[in-house]
Amino acid sequence: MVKVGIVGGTGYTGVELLRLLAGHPQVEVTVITSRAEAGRPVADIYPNLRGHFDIAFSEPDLATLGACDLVFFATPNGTAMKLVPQLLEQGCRVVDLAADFRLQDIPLWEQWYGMTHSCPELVAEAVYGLPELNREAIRSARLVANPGCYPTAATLGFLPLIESGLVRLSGLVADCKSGVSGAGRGASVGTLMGEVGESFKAYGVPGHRHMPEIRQNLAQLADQSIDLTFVPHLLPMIRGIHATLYATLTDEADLQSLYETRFSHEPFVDVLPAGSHPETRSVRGVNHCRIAVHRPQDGDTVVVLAVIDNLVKGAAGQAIQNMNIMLGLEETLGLQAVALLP
Ligand SMILES: NC(=O)C1=CN([C@@H]2O[C@H](COP(=O)(O)OP(=O)(O)OC[C@H]3O[C@@H](n4cnc5c(N)ncnc54)[C@H](OP(=O)(O)O)[C@@H]3O)[C@@H](O)[C@H]2O)C=CC1
Ligand SMILES: CC(=O)N[C@@H](CCC(=O)OP(=O)(O)O)C(=O)O
Repeated sequence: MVKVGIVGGTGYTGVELLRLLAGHPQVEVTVITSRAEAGRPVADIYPNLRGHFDIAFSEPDLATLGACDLVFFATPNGTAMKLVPQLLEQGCRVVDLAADFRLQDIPLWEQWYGMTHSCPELVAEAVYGLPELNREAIRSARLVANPGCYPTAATLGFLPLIESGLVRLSGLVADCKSGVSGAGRGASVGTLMGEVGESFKAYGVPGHRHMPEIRQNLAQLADQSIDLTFVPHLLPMIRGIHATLYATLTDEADLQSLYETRFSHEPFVDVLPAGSHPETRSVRGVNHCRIAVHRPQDGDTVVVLAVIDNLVKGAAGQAIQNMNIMLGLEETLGLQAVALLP
């Protein structure tokens, strides 16, 4: 069995890691941390985990974490970078669900995240953990930067169009909507039911920290800089992201077959039949990204619809997919559930 540790076990992504790892046949969670809940059994706080984990939360401690084969960080931005150098030295492999190692441009990261990076030398070594883009590099990585939720949906949706050079690299639009669990478990007025229920709004229009991450991914695909407008919205639901992506075609192509061919070997990307409209509930609780590609009225505009569960393919599920690849395990282990519908 592979020994796994989780730093930040009481947040939504930490508990989602536990839910998914409960069904993983080759992993044993040996350490799970929470400073606030240290000493309390996991199942005391999360009754859905009763009978699955006989383990208590503990304080983050380098000695116990260092004894793990792999450690997940499900912590706020700026936490992992303080412990990762020591864990790597002790021979641990690390998957960070936060953003500490996602942007290769350190000054840009410091500008968006409002702090000084404490181990910039490790950023160049870190592999951006989108398997559909970087699978080979993930296999041998010591440190994987798990992508953000919006960047996962937007990058997968745009990927075939940009990789094939079929669209203009300016004027790209990512119009994205998320459920409130994307804001984490911490209490805030903005995510109260009374604030979010029966309402709908955009936020972060002047700038959102996922903008540079999506741009970095698309520029890697295009091998040159791209121009993108990204607008996130908050939906009155708990889980799910719906990305509506727009691009302008520069060449003729069979878009349906482009998408089907590009993702034909991807276990977690499902290209829906032509004319489909994917629903967020079709991926609730599972690691899939479901995609539909449209060309309205046969014009030059391509509209791509991509849905994911922000806590699964947008966070914990993708982190486990990365772990499976890093450890040479079957990539889909622990990730074979079927979405909950309705
Ligand atoms: N929610 C989502 O859809 C997505 C989230 N992410 C990212 O995953 C990370 C976790 O998100 P989420 O689960 O929502 O977060 P939460 O804020 O809900 O949970 C944070 C967890 O981290 C622990 N923690 C906080 N500060 C520290 C610290 N200094 N040292 C050690 N542990 C700490 C907390 O426990 P305690 O304070 O008791 O130690 C808690 O268990 C974030 O970086 C988020 O951006 C990524 C993609 C999607
Ligand atoms: C709905 C909502 O608030 N979503 C979060 C993004 C989700 C996320 O956790 O992204 P990171 O992993 O990059 O932190 C936001 O807009 O800040």
